[in-house]
Amino acid sequence: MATDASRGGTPSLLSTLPKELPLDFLKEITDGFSPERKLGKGAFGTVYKGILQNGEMIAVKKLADNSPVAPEKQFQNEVVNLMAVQHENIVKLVGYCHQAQKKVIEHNGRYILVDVVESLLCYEYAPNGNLDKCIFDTSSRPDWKTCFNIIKGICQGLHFLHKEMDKPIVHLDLQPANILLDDNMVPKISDFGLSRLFGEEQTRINTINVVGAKGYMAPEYLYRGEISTRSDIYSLGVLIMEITTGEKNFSSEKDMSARDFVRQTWTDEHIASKYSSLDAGSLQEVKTCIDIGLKCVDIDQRKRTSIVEIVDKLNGRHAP
Ligand SMILES: Nc1ncnc2c1ncn2[C@@H]1O[C@H](COP(=O)(O)OP(=O)(O)OP(=O)(O)O)[C@@H](O)[C@H]1O
Repeated sequence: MATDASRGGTPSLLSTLPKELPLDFLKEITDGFSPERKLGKGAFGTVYKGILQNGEMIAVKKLADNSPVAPEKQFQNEVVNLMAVQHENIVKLVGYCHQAQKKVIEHNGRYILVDVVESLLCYEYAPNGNLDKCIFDTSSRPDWKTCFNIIKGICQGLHFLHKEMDKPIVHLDLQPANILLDDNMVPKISDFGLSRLFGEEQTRINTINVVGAKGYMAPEYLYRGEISTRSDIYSLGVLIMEITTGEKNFSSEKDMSARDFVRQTWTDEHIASKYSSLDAGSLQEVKTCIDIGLKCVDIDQRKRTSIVEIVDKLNGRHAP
C-alpha cells in the first residue's frame, strides 16, 4: 500500500483512490454535502471538504445542477486528460464523478421525477485557502520573500500549462481566488481546464458573472471573446501587481489609468516605506515584479511579455 512520508509513513488512502468515484462515496466523505463542510462557492459550483477514513482530506467541487457540461464520454475523456496534468504549482485533480440520479423537481406547478446528472470534480486539498483571503489584508499579508516565491510558483505553473503540454491549456480565469496555498505556502493554480468541460463561451459567461472577475480579464477576451495564452498573461500581470502592491486590481485614483498610477506611485521610496527592512536584492525583486506586471497588462496583446521571458526574469536570467 502507498505510504506518505509527510504522514509519518502511515498508509495514504488518497493515492489509492480510483479515478471515477461513486456519488454515494462523495456524499459520505462530505457529510452529505453539509453546509459545515462548505469551503466556498464559485462560478461553476460549490466546493466541500471531504474527509477520508484515515483523516486525509480532498476538495470536492459539486458542479451546479444546471451546468451545461460536456456529454458523458467527452467529460470523462477531458477529465482523464486533466488528471494527467501534474506540476508542483497546479492543483492536482484526483478524481471525478458523473452519475445520473433521480430527482423530484417542480415544473409548471407540478412535481415530476427526472434524471439529473451530477458532475463532481475532486482535487487535492489546499489547507491555507486561497490568495484572495491573505494578500489584501495587512494583518495576514505574507512577507516579501513568501510573496516573491508565490509569484514565481504561479508563473512556473502557468509556464507548464502554456508551454509544456501537447496542446497549451489556456486558463481563462486566473485570479487570486484561483490560487490556492498548501501547508508551506506553495501556490497551486486551480480551476484550470474548465473551458474544456464547459466550452469556451460558457466559461466566459460564468466568469463575467462573478463579481470582481472582470478586473482580471484581458480586454480582447472580455469584450470580444478572443482567446489565447496572451489573455492569461494579462490576468497574470494583474495578479503579480496585486501580490506585489497588496492593492486590489492595483487600484488607481480617479482619471488615471491603473498602470500610470503604479508607475507614478511605486517609486523606490514608496517601495521602501511599504516593505520595511528590505535588503537591496529584495528591493530589486519588487521592482522586477512591478516591471513584469506592467508589461503583462498592455492593452495591445502583441506587446505583452511571454511566460518564458517572465520565468527567466524571475530566475535572474536575462535575454542576451
Ligand atoms: N482544492 C481546494 N482546497 C481547499 N480549498 C479549496 C479548493 N478548491 C476550492 N477551494 C475553496 O473553495 C472556494 C470556491 O472555489 P471555486 O473554485 O468553486 O471558486 P472560486 O475559485 O472562488 O471562483 P471561480 O469559480 O470564479 O473561479 C475557493 O475560493 C477556495 O477557497
